[in-house]
Amino acid sequence: MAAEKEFTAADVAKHNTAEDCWLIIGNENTGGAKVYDVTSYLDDHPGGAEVMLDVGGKDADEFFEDIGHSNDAREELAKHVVGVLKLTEEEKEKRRLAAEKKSGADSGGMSMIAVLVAAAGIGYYFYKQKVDSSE
Ligand code: HEM
Repeated sequence: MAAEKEFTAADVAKHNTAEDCWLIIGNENTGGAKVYDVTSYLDDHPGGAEVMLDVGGKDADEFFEDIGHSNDAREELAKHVVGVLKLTEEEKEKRRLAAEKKSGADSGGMSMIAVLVAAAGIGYYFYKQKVDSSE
């Protein structure tokens, strides 16, 4: 198999028009950041050309994931790959830190749910005691 073509963020940044629109999508958890030429898909995108042009030439991974695109969307995405993103050491470190921060925020969300569940349980316990003692 031929080696995948590598592009730096600066290479991708040049492709940011409706006639030539590339995006970076992907991260460590989804098999790495890849480079996509979405020019031919702009007019077919159910979310519209505008949102893609806004992130043309840039890293659109977070936007793509936030929308919760379907498997169909992911299959379509795969058709447009032109290569992989070549990260500088500095960019690698930045991504690693961002990923760490994100997983930290997620577990923060989970412990918030645990606190709410516990509070509801304690509330119910006292409510029940009050009801029982007044019977
Ligand atoms: C090649 C890249 C992309 C492909 C193949 C793609 C494909 C699709 C598809 C098939 C849908 C319909 C819903 C679904 O099946 O999930 C959709 C919806 C949408 N996409 Fe994308 N998308 C891409 C990139 C993006 C990017 C980069 C953004 C945002 C910056 C975006 C924003 C949206 C939005 C907002 C919708 C919702 C439209 C609505 O429900 O009204 N998409 N996309």
